[in-house]
Amino acid sequence: MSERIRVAVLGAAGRMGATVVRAVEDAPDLHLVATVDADGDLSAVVEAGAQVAVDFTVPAVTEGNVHALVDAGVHVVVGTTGWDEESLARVRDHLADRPGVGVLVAPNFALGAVLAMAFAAKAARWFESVEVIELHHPDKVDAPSGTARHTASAIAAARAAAGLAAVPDATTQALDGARGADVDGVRVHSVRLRGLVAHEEILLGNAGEQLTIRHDSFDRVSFMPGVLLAVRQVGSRPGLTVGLDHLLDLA
Ligand SMILES: NC(=O)C1=CN([C@@H]2O[C@H](COP(=O)(O)OP(=O)(O)OC[C@H]3O[C@@H](n4cnc5c(N)ncnc54)[C@H](O)[C@@H]3O)[C@@H](O)[C@H]2O)C=CC1
Ligand SMILES: O=C(O)C1=N[C@H](C(=O)O)C[C@H](O)C1
Repeated sequence: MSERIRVAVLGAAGRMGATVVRAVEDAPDLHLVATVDADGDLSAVVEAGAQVAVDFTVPAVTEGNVHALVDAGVHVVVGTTGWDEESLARVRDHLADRPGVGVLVAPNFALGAVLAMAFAAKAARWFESVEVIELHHPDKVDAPSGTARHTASAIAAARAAAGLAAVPDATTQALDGARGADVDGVRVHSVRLRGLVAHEEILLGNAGEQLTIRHDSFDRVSFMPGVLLAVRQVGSRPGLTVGLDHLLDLA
């Protein structure tokens, strides 16, 4: 058997981090060499000789983690939310000075969620109306979800490329927030409910018809095939990759 990939997990005590730790331990081609949580030190990753670090921490620290790991020559797989065009651009610039190092940032590692985003972007040009609803567990710290932002941006780009007019909406809000957040002209609504894990609905409407695209993650194991695929491939993808769709031949 060829040598196992040495993997570190950041945010290892969290809901996702703990699930990734188990998935890496169970994968015969991967070797878990370090785990770090809030009270730990990133130097443990380098000292353990990790080749790939997986970051499921919090939006406030993830970018700093990535820059430190890139400096150390460690490839990074990032699932943490909070990334925008500016923070991604900073990582892209940094990687230009570190040839050979790869970083993959994905808003969602569930294969069905990646497909739902791709289907929504493909359908977007054919519908006058579109709204996105994301539904999550109430311990989630951010809204809207990274997945919903990514979905809405991709829909908006597809609409713009097709020359579509703005989504029709004659409503005046009597209360701020009643119509959700505006992401590039697409309304995004966030539900937080005990019992949920991670869910998204994309509603597309025309006169007399509706297309609903829905994805449900009922368990965090749903993210693991995508995370492990990224861990295995990030080392052969120098530079920045945004979205698992690039590894699934969907981009
Ligand atoms: N891309 C994807 O497929 C998915 C992304 N997520 C995202 O992953 C992130 C984590 O989600 P959860 O695991 O549910 O949150 P969580 O709150 O359960 O876990 C976060 C962990 O990070 C730790 N942490 C905080 N600061 C740290 C630091 N400086 N260094 C190392 N660890 C630190 C916390 O102590 C905690 O254990 C969120 O941004 C969430 O939106 C969640 C699920 C899937
Ligand atoms: O916090 C979560 O749970 C999730 N976060 C990601 C997001 O914000 O899109 C991915 C998934 O929705 C679960």
